Amino acid sequence: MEDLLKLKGKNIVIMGVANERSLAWGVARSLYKAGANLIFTYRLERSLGKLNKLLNDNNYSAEIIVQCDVNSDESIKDAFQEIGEKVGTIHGIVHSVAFAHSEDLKGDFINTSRSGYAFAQDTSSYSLIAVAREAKPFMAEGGSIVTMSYLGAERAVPGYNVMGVAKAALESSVKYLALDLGKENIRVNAISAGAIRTLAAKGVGSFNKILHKIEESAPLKRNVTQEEVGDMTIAMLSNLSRGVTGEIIYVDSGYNIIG
Ligand SMILES: CCCCCCc1ccc(Oc2ccc(Oc3cccc(O)n3)cc2)c(O)c1
Repeated sequence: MEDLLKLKGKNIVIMGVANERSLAWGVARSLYKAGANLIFTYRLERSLGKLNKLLNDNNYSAEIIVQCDVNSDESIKDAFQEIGEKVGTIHGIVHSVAFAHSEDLKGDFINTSRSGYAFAQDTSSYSLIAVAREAKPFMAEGGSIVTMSYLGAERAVPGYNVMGVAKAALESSVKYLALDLGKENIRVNAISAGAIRTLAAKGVGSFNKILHKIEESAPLKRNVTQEEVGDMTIAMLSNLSRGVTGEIIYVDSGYNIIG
């Protein structure tokens, strides 16, 4: 049987599994089915606990699990040094990390604080640049970096507010990183996922209204699933997407195409 994905035995770093509903966990499940070696980073101890339970319940093994606080350059450097020492070469990275203060995710965008704006940018956007920089030395065989975005990066979605501006910066950074890293044969792309009920989604006002609107108006007349996002993410990590870089791939039932 032709191995189109060529992910067997590849070392993929997955950042951002908080629990079973995380997009990053959907990616991990798809990667496991493709025979990749899983490497995880986490921030909070409770995420490590949830991750270990998920791995045990599914009888998955990870090559290594390291702590990484993306608001700290030193933590990112230490994490990728440790990963590099353990596996030698990194073939892919899934950056599924973002955060904004809850008061900045509801109400009027004009009331966004300077510190809240900077925090959302640092965590959700700058972190991709720092991760790419610290991982690059270990990606000597080339590879693929995929981050997670949302339509609110380019449309004004009520309630998404400061995260939308952070995702706009993230999507532009994807293109500038693709330009920098293409000569190293490292590709950088984003998956723009439709609304999915994750722990993070609970922090965004008007989330429930959006879910219902998609079911009614998206071309596929349904919401997308964590598994569908996971599958397209591994396609973007795989040999199948070797000709694609600097791109935003929508996995959203086609919602973004309608006027
Ligand atoms: C009004 C928009 C409805 C669709 C939102 C879809 C979505 C859901 C979750 C997303 O990821 C996050 C990640 C962190 C985040 O910040 C949070 C999350 C929970 C609590 C909190 O204080 N901040 C907000 C959204 C995301 O980027 C996009």
